[in-house]
Amino acid sequence: MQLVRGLHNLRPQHRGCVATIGNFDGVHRGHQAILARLRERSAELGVPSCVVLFEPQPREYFDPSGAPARLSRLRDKLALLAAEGVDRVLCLAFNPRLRELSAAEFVQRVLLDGLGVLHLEVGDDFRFGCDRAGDFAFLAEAAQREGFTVEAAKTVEVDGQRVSSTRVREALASGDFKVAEGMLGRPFRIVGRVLHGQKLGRQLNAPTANVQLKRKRVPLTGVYLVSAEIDGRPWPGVANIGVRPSVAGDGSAHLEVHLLDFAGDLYGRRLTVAFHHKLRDEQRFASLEALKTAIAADIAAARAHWHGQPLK
Ligand SMILES: Cc1cc2nc3c(=O)[nH]c(=O)nc-3n(C[C@H](O)[C@H](O)[C@H](O)COP(=O)(O)O)c2cc1C
Ligand SMILES: Nc1ncnc2c1ncn2[C@@H]1O[C@H](COP(=O)(O)OP(=O)(O)OP(=O)(O)O)[C@@H](O)[C@H]1O
Repeated sequence: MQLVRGLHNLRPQHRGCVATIGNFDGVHRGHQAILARLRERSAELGVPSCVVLFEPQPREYFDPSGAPARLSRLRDKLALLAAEGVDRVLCLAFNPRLRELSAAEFVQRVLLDGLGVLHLEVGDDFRFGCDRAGDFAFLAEAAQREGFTVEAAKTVEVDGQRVSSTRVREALASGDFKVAEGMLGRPFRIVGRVLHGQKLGRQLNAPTANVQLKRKRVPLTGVYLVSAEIDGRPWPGVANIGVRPSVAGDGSAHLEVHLLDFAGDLYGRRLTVAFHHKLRDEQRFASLEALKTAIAADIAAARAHWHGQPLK
């Protein structure tokens, strides 16, 4: 999959494609349905498929401190889109210039001049352009005038509710992993590099892999049953994600993973951690001794849970 950053990096050979536009945070089953349809149209027309996305996501631009936590950072999103068979991603910086583009200018500059789009696939609620003035009816009219096709994908629902990144976040925040997994079509995962921590884990009888989060906010906090991919196989464990109120910290979020009966060295490796079940909220303990007792109980719960369970 090819990544093109910014309209100015588009070349004449990039013109002629089928495309879709959106945030695609989490690449959930609604997104997957759009991408499947895009693959079909790409094969029918014999042109590459292209996903147009924005970085930062528009809500992060308008409200940096109030925007919801990301399900996927750009790097994760690109990996998920590549796995869905996307040929190209056009990543546009969401900045004052882009936000001021009218719907008509967006169609002209991005879709027609930039991408030479032959077919556009969007969700039925998709809106774009300055003040979100462009909608499906607007696109349908432009398509007829300019000679491309546009199609609204059918809404994907799980348990009678439309799948959305917002609902996935809500399910994760409330520890409802069955719903989150149903909407994502896979377990929720966080990928990050294992860094050196404060080395307190050993004193707590729970050595942990300290996974770098590289984000200010996380969509879930607490203690979870997890599995981590080690040499392509899932390894059971228990993890804390949060600000670790019992140990002096800088207030930023950490992901600490204790893998059951694991003795290898993980420093420097990229670890993929899948979340399966919430055990409890993160707590502030009065002493390291109390924290140690709680972690021992978490590990016992993880052992009891994983005993004989198939891992994902
Ligand atoms: C299963 C588990 C549960 C944890 N629960 C909490 C908690 O409730 N509150 C807290 O402040 N820290 C909690 N921690 C985080 C520990 O404080 C952290 O792992 C420890 O400080 C080791 O950090 P280090 O690897 O940087 O040395 C938990 C860690 C694990 C592995
Ligand atoms: N459940 C769904 N069924 C069909 N299309 C969807 C679904 N969810 C999103 N889409 C479409 O996928 C494209 C990208 O969606 P986008 O990521 O911007 O929205 P979203 O997942 O609904 O996120 P949010 O919850 O933040 O609004 C848009 O065209 C959108 O309409």
